[in-house]
Amino acid sequence: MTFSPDIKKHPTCFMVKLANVEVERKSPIWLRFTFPDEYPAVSPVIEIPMNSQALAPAQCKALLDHLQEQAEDLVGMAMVYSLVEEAQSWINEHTHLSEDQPAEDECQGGEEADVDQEPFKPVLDTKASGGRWNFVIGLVGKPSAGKSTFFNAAVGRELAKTGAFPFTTIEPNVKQTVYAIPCPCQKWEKQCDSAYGHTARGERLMPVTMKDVAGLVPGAYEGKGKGNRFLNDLLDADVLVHVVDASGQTDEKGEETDEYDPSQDISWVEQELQQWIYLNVMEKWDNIRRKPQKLIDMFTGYHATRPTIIHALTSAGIGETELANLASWRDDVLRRIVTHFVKIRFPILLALNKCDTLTAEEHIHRISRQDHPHIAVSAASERFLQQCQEKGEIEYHPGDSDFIMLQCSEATKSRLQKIRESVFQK
Ligand SMILES: Nc1nc2c(ncn2[C@@H]2O[C@H](COP(=O)(O)OP(=O)(O)OP(=O)(O)O)[C@@H](O)[C@H]2O)c(=O)[nH]1
Ligand SMILES: [Mg+2]
Repeated sequence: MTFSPDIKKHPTCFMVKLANVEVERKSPIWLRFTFPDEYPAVSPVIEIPMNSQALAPAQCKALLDHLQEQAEDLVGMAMVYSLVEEAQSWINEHTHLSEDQPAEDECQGGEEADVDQEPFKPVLDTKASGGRWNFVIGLVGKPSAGKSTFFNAAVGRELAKTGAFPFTTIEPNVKQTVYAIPCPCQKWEKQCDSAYGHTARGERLMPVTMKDVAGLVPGAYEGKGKGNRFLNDLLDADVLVHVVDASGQTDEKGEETDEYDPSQDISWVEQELQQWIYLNVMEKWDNIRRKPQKLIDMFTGYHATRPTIIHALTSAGIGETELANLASWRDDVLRRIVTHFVKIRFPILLALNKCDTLTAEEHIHRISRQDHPHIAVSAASERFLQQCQEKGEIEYHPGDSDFIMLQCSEATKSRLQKIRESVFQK
């Protein structure tokens, strides 16, 4: 779910259209969320504007009471996604008959004014997000691993500040870009009309949102480094790319060093993600103990669908009976669930960065024998090639396995030659 950058109103407020409701309605059902400054430490104000043709007054009230109760349980977390899911489930459970829907002029009350003055822009159509119109890739990793350089290479612009010192990035960098997939029209004589265009090779371009956040250090969950609060910025990521400094020349805090084994980063970054979620769940444990189903609600806060959560529970050996006995669980059960949940909800691709350095080869070789999806990259080299291409110094398209030198200075030629040898010919 994306919070529109257009939201400049204070307090922030936006509307969500509920599309995944089973009974066809005379008009869509909308929820309006208003966020006090203290959100998510307090729940948002939830309203159902324009409800006259969608739900009967008693249903509106019951749904709002239900959502308010859920919101109170989710205080402390980004909760809109969970509340939208909850609303959809509630409507599907409680409003089966089309006769439930009121006549057109029923249930207007104080809401009519809202319709007329409606100043808010809907920023989330749940049908659109269910239909996957845009994927989100989150970049994680320790400071100085090259996340922002990777981000700039992925978006093809110098948008994020980069630097050879830890915590260059504090506020997240977010930008939509495109990625290439095979297009059926590659076999046709005429190119198809793709919304985002095609690459020079005729592949179809698809939109994707990239997010670059602050560096993570071991113990971030205890507040070390910049803590792990910024992980909330990655809640809507479909996939995480863990940018690893494969040169072995920065330690776990991103400080320069001679010999560091980057494979250590792979395990502790995963543990930090698990610890982040585990502690969030533990904060709500008293509530969850009273009503075990709330454990599922908690996980929906991480933009996980119910089938994903059930999959994680089942993988951890938890069925309905075990869930009902949650009050008697030992701590390791929850940890096991969180481990499975993180693996399923946040698939991680390792980008073994700085493959252009002399020291990277050995580390990349070792990591590639482990069982992690990975790819060796040099974000800085890729960005340099893009810049040379923009200046007409080379002919190069991202994804090519080489480039053609055109007009360029001796210094540029020498750097390009190094890239050719240290990245393409390795
Ligand atoms: N040799 C080499 N250096 C790189 C590469 N990618 C990034 N760097 C350098 O690594 C340093 C850190 O890069 P950043 O992109 O700022 O790292 P970051 O992970 O965003 O760091 P924080 O914002 O501090 O978390 C910079 O000096 C980059 O030039 C690469 O592919 N090869
Ligand atoms: Mg950065």
